[in-house]
Amino acid sequence: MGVLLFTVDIRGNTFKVCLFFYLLVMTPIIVESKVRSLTLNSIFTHFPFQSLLHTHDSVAQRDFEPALPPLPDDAMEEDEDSVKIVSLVKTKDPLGATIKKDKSSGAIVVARVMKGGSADKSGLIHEGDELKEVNGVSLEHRKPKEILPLLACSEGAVKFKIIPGSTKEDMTSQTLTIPQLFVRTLFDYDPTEDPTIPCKDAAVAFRRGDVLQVVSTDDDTWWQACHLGDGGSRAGLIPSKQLRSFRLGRKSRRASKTAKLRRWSSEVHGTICPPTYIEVVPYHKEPTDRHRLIVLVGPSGVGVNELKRRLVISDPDLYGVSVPYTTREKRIREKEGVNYHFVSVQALYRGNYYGSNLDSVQRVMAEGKVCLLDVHPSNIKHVYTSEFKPYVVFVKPPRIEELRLTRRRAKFVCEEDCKQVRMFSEEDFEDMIDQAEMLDSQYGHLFDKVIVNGDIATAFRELKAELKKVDNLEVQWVPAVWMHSTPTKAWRSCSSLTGWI
Ligand SMILES: Nc1ncnc2c1ncn2[C@@H]1O[C@H](COP(=O)(O)OP(=O)(O)OP(=O)(O)O)[C@@H](O)[C@H]1O
Repeated sequence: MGVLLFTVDIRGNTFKVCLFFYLLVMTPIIVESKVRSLTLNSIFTHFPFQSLLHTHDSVAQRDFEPALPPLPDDAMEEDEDSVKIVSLVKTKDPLGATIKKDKSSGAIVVARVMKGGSADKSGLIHEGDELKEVNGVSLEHRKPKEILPLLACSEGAVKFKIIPGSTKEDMTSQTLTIPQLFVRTLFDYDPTEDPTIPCKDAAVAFRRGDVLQVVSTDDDTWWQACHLGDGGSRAGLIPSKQLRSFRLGRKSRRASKTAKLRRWSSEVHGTICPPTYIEVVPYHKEPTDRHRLIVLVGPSGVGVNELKRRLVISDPDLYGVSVPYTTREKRIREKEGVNYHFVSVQALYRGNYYGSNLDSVQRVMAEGKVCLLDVHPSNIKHVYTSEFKPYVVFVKPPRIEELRLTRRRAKFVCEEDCKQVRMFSEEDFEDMIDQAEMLDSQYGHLFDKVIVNGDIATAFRELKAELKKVDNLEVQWVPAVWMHSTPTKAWRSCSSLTGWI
């Protein structure tokens, strides 16, 4: 009786429980009656017991799963240890692996297995495995692109003949030890425009500012990641930090020969990382925490001061401004201590540029206010710390047609030595747009939000709503170094680059 109980428990506790109760009731009867064989016969021919046995047989034969094709006759002809026959049931999703041709041997090998894909979940296909056959078709002398149609036209089960790669065990142990790693992307990535991606369908597209969970950094060139919130889904390929940095370096060298201003340069950014990925961690804002510093940047004349002014007027108890220091001359209508503190070069910095006194920022923040700071983006690095947790808003001009319409009556206080207030000229609009493009290409990776200042009322509403959202969000993704002072182990383990914040 015990044996029967054990056998039925192959699949589903329901059968086990039914059989257990059945035997519990019937066994005393069997023992007490002297005609054991007759009783057993009646038990086994009893309808419910017959049904249970039938169910058991079905389960034991596993005929609840799609039928997999039988093993080919010649499967065992090759060295038994080195050949593996793997059958995967194909769904509407791809199998989740990429293949490549090994340059030296000409063999077709598994290049990558996507985390969470069918191949990964099966645990039967690994990176480095050599594919010999797909559905009985030999892959010898075939190119990877000829193999994809073979997979596409197969339905139900796909059968692979595989020679396992030697690195399988090492890879498994590496993958299991990767701690959780989240990054904010500092550039847009569209795999359809990347000719070097091994497989466009296996890639993940993203926009600057997206948060991704990186699930594999085993490969130096292509990492595997999925969008935040898609945790359970299949991961895809993204350019690794190393690949992106390499490309940036190349682009920068090319650009330096032509448009000097537009190249990305570590000199401009000081200690801020190159625009690849930045490791982020969740920051759980406590009600007692100070407000984050709001940094507003934009080309001259775009309306940063106008927006700041409107914010303070709208809620003077909540918003405060830090009056920046400058070494330039005072312009007409500007007041000392209101627009700027005008100081000499010797007293402040070397060179004629905007600076902001951190004490004044700290004072506004200590009053429990949201401090609005207007600086050139090259100065963001001074406040890029856990103390200030800056949230950077880029105020961008609209298209020139809208600038002409919206600034018809606006007065422009021109740069540097010009002390006159005058109407905007066509040249001012062009300069503003050019400057905005330059700021975006050099510092765009530092911007958390872009506000287009076309209609002033709309821009102001959008800005105010955004600041409110930032202030109320309970969980915010911020650079890991703000919370841990050094990058996490996960990031260090995948990063061979220096130049971190
Ligand atoms: N959306 C808008 N529509 C119409 N006028 C605007 C708009 N935004 C700003 N202005 C006007 O444009 C002029 C310049 O704006 P503002 O002084 O705020 O520029 P800014 O970005 O602070 O420039 P700077 O950094 O050189 O001081 C002001 O007269 C302002 O009122």
